Amino acid sequence: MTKLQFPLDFVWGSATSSYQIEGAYDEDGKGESIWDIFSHTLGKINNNDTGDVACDHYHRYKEDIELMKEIGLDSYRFSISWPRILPNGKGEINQKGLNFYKELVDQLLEAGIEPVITLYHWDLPQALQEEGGWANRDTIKYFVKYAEVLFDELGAKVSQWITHNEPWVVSFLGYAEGEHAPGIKDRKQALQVAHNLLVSHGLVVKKFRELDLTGDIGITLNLTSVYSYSETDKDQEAAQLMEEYINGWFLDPVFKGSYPKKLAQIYENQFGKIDIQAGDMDLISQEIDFLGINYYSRALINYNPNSKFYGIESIKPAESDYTAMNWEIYPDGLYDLLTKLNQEYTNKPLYITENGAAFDDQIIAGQVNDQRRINYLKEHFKSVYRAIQDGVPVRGYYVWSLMDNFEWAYGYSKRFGLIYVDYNTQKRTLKDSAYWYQQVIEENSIGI
Ligand SMILES: N#[N+]C[C@@H]1[C@@H](O)[C@H](O)[C@@H](O)[C@@H]2O[C@H]12
Repeated sequence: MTKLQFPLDFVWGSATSSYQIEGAYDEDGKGESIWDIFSHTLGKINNNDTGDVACDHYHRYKEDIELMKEIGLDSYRFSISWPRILPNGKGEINQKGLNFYKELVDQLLEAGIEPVITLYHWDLPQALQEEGGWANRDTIKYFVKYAEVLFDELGAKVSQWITHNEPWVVSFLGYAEGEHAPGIKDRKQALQVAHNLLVSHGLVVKKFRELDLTGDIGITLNLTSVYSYSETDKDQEAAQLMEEYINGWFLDPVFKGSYPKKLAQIYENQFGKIDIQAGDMDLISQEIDFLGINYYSRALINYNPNSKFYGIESIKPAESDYTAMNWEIYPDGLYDLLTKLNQEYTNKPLYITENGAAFDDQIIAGQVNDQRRINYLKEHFKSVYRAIQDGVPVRGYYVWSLMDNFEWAYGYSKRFGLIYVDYNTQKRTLKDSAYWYQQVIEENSIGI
């Protein structure tokens, strides 16, 4: 068996987010988030599931850290619930909420696991949504203040910070498609939200620098490798527009200081100008220390004049393999994405801040044989290895997810975890993939 040896300092981790695992949605002074409201609205979530209890991580974090140690994680990426820190999004700090995260960080460090904090993973305080949420530019200053509270409290112990997780999803599923909280269907408002999220990213990076903190700060974007279904001009134009929509809309402002021209013109013709203030683009594109990449699949695009979105249609090849999310399994897309990012956008370190798959895991006699997840991860690790060999500065990889959890609109119907969670008993069981990952981490290599 050939072993693909990763760099000695390569970071093997796993990721979660606050609303998806913590539960304790109304405990110890936590305020409501937009996801508490959305999940409590009948019909929004599969089976009307909510994050009220989730994986009860708020009470079981010590047990969960022991499981991270058993797997051998170098690092753990998690997000902080803004309304647990500032119940109204601004104003008085909830000390019990802050204490939870201080203890979590201390316990992780004691376990030899590097904490990576995502400041915003979608759970906006409902009180701010009632003032317009991210569509209201005032939310930006409240986000900066929230970040400053955490920098002050944890900045000396946490060396890697992520401002936003997937602002594309926040903007376009939350404010255009209405599939995510706050469930708004207004594409012009979504464009303003996208811009305000980017400005908030820039101002938090600026605050981080002003505080002269020793760590690194970056942003995590959901990125997809986009391919044209054919060589025809129409298909290639449709693919290029998809590239601007799914990747460029956030990559270009952050690394080039401007929005992708073709799509920006389409939007302006359709919706008029959004509120972009003097200095915004410079703020957004100030230097960051790394880029976080959430990669799950590719997009194979052809032109369809009947498509509801600017002639863009996604093709799903019948011969491909798919996950339980009906996402095509396409590991080469990760290699293509990493090389494209390094060639066209940045020489900064890259982290795979999320990659993983949902499969219909079954627990039988206390074991979960999730060979398909092992195969999925191995193939994507190979793509990362190839990119590193080609000189792309990929520094780490976080499997999504540490444990099965609340999968947003899908509720608990999709299992992405390395750890199986029985939601009736909260019993955790390491899946075969967790034991396989344990060996990968121990050997810092994959066998092929
Ligand atoms: N869906 N799906 C799985 C996973 C989701 O659970 C994460 O919260 C997001 O950051 C990203 O969408 C990816």
